[in-house]
Amino acid sequence: MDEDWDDNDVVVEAPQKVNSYDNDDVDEGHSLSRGRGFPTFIEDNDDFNKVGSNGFGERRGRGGRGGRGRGGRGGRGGGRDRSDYENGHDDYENGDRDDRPERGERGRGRGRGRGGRGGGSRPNGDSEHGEGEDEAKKPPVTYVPPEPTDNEEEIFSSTISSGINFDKFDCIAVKVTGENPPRAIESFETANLRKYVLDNILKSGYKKPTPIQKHAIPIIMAGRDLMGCAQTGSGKTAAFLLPIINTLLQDPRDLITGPNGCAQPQVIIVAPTRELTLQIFNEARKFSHGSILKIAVAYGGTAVRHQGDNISRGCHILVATPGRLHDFVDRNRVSFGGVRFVVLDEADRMLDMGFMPSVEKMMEHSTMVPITERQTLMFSATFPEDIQHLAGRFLNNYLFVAVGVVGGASADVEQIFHQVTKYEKQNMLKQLIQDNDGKRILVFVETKRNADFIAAMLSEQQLLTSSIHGDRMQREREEALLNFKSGRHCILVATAVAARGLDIKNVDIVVNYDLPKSIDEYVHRIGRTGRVGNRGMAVSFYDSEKVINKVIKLLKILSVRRFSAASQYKTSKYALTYVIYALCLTRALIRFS
Ligand SMILES: Nc1ncnc2c1ncn2[C@@H]1O[C@H](COP(=O)(O)OP(=O)(O)OP(=O)(O)O)[C@@H](O)[C@H]1O
Repeated sequence: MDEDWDDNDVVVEAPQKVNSYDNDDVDEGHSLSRGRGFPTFIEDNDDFNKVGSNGFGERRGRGGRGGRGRGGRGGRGGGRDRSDYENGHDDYENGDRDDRPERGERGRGRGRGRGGRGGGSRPNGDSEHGEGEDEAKKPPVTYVPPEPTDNEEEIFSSTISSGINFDKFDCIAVKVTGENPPRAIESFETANLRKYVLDNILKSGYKKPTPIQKHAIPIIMAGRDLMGCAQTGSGKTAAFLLPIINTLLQDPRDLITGPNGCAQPQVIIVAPTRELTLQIFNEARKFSHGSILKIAVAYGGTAVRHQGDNISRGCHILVATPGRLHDFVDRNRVSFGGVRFVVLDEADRMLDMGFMPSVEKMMEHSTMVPITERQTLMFSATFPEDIQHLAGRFLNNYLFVAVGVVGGASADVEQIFHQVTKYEKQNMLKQLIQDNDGKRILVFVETKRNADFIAAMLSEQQLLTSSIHGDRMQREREEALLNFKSGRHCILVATAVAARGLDIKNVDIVVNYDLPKSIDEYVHRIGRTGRVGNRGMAVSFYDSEKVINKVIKLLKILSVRRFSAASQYKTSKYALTYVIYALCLTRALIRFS
């Protein structure tokens, strides 16, 4: 065991009742979580990093205005944070969103203010119906994604190999709150998993469960509801997929397709972005490989009919973005009458203002089975306390599992901050890329326009670069991700659309070219590197003249969080690094305050 880490045993707290939110125990369980009053950056509406328009920028600009038309009245939601609602006057200043129409559709949206009209029926703006009322007014989306592979080697190749710090996961304190939690498992072999599942775990190269898996697997297999929090890249997806798939195989129920091809999936998994939805779909296929289980996927930006036909043939597990899911539900292609499990991945995002109406619509749908007759599972690396409270109404006598500090950044990511003026940023980025030649670098920017601009700028420097954001067509988004994943392009410039959940091998460096608007997004962004015990690096640029307030808040949060997290390790190596960063920031603050 590396000496940097504490060898404290996993701590499982005595069960405590969490039925009432007045119960102090609930708060205690999340004592270092965001709900403690850590500020966020949502009130800021900086227009820093606006870039001069070029051919790229102007083209995206038209799409952006369409977005403004939709979001301006705040009726549709879909924003990442409150600023999207309060300051919805310009799509570019409001970061990125997902699960929504593509370029041509947004252009139309501008004139007629789709947001107001939509009245919340599709809160996240996914209106790729392919049929129905809007169809006459917009070009149909015809993109049919490539068929998922049946090649076993490819299916199991998605796993990131665990890194040198994998065993140190066991040293992180785990807190379990709620009534009668089952005992954590020690190994996959002793978890009473069926042979199919166990074989697929082994084929995936998993040798032992991560802490969230040790706790979540028996909890879900015991039929309990769960809210699970664990750091980025610590195996939360398998933590819910494995026990769900095991239950479906252990206690099979007939696959139901109703009249007119209305499917009744037994598991509904929703996630906030299309690419994450696709990733979870592939993970579900992986863990159920060779079994009779049918897995289907539904996400925006793709031809509706193709997905609809697949779903109509019946599926045990449906992985979907909320907008497209509701399209199918509204058209009676999907009903919730056979649901045994509902999973919200990136649950805090799914329960924020943007997605909450969709989640409510699903949970309260007339066909949805009652809360006591289904299992509801929520997972995320971040879970602000106010959102935890909101989540409670969808959960039944649930257990809360927190691995480490709720909302804490992965300890395997070295965090570096550079103070730069906006005029220096481009050169700084080019220099960083030059200095790290051949490394895979994920660059986050705040706006879609900037994503295009930076990608174009880097491409002009002969650096192979892709970009991914909400104004790109789905085909382009998937190609960009594939190019980055395969290593064909070493650099991916992305907006928030790629901040959460994406599990990409060998991301060496995450660059925050623009600081994110919230600390939670920062945690998710930097979590694209340093996964499953591998080390990673995050470099953040900040312009103290423009973002001084953000830096103050970030400093407070980082220092509190870091010192808390660092207390889990034996030596102060990491803590020291953070202190240095904190001091750098403090110096900057003193200079500019
Ligand atoms: N027990 C395990 N042993 C080895 N590798 C694992 C294990 N569990 C999961 N992994 C791998 O770890 C990687 C990260 O897993 P996953 O994407 O589920 O993380 P996560 O906790 O959901 O992260 P995020 O919060 O960023 O969504 C994946 O490549 C997955 O295959």
